[in-house]
Amino acid sequence: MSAEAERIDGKAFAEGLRDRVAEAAAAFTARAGRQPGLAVVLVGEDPASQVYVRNKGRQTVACGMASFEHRLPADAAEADLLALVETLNGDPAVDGILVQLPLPPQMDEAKVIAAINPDKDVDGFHVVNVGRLATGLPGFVPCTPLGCVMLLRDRLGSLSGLDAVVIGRSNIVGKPMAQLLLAESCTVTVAHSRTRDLPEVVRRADIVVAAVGRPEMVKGDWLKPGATVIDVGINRVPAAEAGKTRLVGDVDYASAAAVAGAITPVPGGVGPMTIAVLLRNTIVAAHRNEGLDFDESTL
Ligand SMILES: Nc1nc(=O)c2c([nH]1)NC[C@@H]1CN(c3ccc(C(=O)N[C@@H](CCC(=O)O)C(=O)O)cc3)C=[N+]21
Repeated sequence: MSAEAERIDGKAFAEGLRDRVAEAAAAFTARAGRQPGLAVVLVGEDPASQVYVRNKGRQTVACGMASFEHRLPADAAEADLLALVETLNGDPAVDGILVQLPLPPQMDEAKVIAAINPDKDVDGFHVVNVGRLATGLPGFVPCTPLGCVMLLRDRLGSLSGLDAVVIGRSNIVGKPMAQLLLAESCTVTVAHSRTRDLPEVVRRADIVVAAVGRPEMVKGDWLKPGATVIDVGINRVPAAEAGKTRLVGDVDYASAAAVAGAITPVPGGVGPMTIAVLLRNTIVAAHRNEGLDFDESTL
């Protein structure tokens, strides 16, 4: 039927969001007499995590905010991390705290997240923020799903009444994504590994959000023609050239782009939005923590 889907440029959208964050950071600094501050904690030496943490620090500084990086050895005790989180909770220069996940096996992630002051929890992972999202109270929303909704609203305007299928039910993406789409008045289906006839479920959707972690699982013939497809997957797979790898999403881009109306690429889609939204959440945290009024909808 129609031509190739529109490619949703998350990288360009993220750059625009970071520009607005930088403007808001400068205005905050003038009013509060200090920069907004983000603390990132990395436990261990996982190379991919190190790259993400370095990128976060670089972008934080580029936006005119203060970046505090803390590294603990892979064999650190849980008590050491909890003590660090306590220090950051009490530090007035720190507006946002991110503890990079996953944590090593000797640490209980739920316990560590529970130790973060919910008003500094810019990841939106604390149960208080999960509850706020579920009940419609102001709080912090996980960065990846919020970035997905920003891309959807930019492309579609109102999402009201649209059929949305979220594939994946993780606490970090699938569940908060479903909550956000519900708040946008979509009719939401959450599909997962036990869902019967997944292609048939996906075929009903005006909006498909794929967050399962299975490389190129969603095929073009699963899609309703014209659907908007958001690919949250970041999977490293062997490349054609021996010894090399490449990044692919959870959606088979080539076949999906022939049927969809619009689709996010991997890389360059949802990934860059995640970090930009983290900086956005930190600006919001800074204003709330200082008791300064701020129109969050301008970000
Ligand atoms: N507490 C916590 N919060 C997180 O938000 C968090 C975390 N832990 N642990 C790890 C994951 C992963 N994550 C990504 C951020 C940016 C890209 C990103 O920018 N991706 C680029 C490509 C990157 C590449 O080339 O490897 C893209 O998709 O275009 C990807 C993944 C945040 N995470």
